[in-house]
Amino acid sequence: MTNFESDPELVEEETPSTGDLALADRVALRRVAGLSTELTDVTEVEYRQLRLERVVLVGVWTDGDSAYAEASLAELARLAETAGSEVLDGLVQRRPRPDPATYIGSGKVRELRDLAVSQGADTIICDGELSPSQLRQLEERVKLKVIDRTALILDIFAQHASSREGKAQVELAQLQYMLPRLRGWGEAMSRQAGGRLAGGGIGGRGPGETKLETDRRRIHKRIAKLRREINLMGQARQTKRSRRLGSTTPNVAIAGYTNAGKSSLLNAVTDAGVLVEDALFATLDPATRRGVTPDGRPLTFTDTVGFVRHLPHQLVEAFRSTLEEVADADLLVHVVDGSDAVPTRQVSSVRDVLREITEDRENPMPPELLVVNKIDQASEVVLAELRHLFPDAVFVSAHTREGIEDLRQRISDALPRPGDVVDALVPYSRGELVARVHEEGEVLEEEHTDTGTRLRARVWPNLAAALREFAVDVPARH
Ligand SMILES: Nc1nc2c(ncn2[C@@H]2O[C@H](COP(=O)(O)OP(=O)(O)OP(=O)(O)O)[C@@H](O)[C@H]2O)c(=O)[nH]1
Ligand SMILES: [Mg+2]
Repeated sequence: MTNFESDPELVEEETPSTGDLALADRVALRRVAGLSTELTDVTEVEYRQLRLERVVLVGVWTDGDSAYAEASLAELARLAETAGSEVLDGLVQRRPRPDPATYIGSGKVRELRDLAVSQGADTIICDGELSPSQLRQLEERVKLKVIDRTALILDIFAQHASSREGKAQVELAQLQYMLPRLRGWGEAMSRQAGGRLAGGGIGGRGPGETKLETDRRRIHKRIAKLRREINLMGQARQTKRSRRLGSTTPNVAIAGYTNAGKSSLLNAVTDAGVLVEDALFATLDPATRRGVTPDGRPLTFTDTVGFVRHLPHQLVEAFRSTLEEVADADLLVHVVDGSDAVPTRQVSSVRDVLREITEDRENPMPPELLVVNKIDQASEVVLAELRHLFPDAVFVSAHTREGIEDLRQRISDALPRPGDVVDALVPYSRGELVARVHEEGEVLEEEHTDTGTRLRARVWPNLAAALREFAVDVPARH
């Protein structure tokens, strides 16, 4: 095992002023999380008890070099801190694969327990998704609360979700995760099977089991209700989206690994005041902002939920409708943190999730523009490697604004452009058409005459059709 220290310097940096309010809300929310829900009497529920305080991390390192293993644990530490816990220590064990019974090798369990006790930890967090029985067995042997990476990420999402849809999506994911992990459920099942084999059966059923069955039924009902609600909210969003698609204003989705600087870039390219925070999963609700290209064409940007390695599949499923916004965009700006220890791993995790979301869709993914951010903080060696691997990427810093104008130009170049050039004399009574040309098209010449606005503009076909009756016959220009 190698020892690993979490660096408290990583946690607190300067807090930008944007979004302070949302941040304050979130802190308040964090304090009361887990106190009030419709399921308060489901006491065995894992996530209700996730009030992490002092934690020790443990990971199994199966492949790659030790830098990968340490980076992975460093990320787990940041996730744990994001969830509000204090990281005391971390251990990685090298093994071909996790132990089927106790995740880390059974011989190491004692070592883990000694370390946790000596540090005064109350919780162990494992860097992977453990089976319900692995969790239980490890917990029984270290005699401390054990949770896995999936539960941790679910907890963070639960703390951060603020929209009604986001909250419902997270709760659905949590309930799905929790269902097979209701405490005692495993034993109850085996007791039942064993009892039947022994010809007993009835005596094997305790009152606790009845309670579990009730809880399970209630959870199933709640899951069904949430699914219905999410479905309805998704339809409402779909309507909004098709209205947006109908407007022909191109949409750019900003996606990428959590904390890569997606919201900062959105602010840098549009001057929008979106919450930026040195915390994982600061953004959980997609926000759409208007912007303009350097040549004055309007466009919209959608900021999205950050991705993370091994994003729990329950979450991918629950957030599918939100993530699909990415797939409907005209351009996908994929932001990667150039100052990360292994940026290429961020890129492949994000692409994996995107593939998972879009694999059963008819429409292909929009073109991807890879943006390496935080170049002010990245090492020259890593940047050189990234330039070599991704020759088409744009290198920027949202902080120093280096490369931002270039990025705006590259986005502009990658977007679909209105095609037809029209020359029209629009009477002043039809001002709304002139407004639409400004909004959706590209004005080449504009002149206010006695009879109306003379416009030469590049517009989309539907607007060209609307302008046809005012078209001015001019000799074709070359
Ligand atoms: N040094 C440096 N830091 C940056 C840069 N861009 C963003 N950051 C910092 O990185 C952190 C995360 O930025 P956000 O914009 O919130 O990142 P995000 O990708 O939206 O994160 P989530 O919404 O949490 O997934 C903040 O502390 C930013 O100040 C940059 O160009 N250079
Ligand atoms: Mg963000």
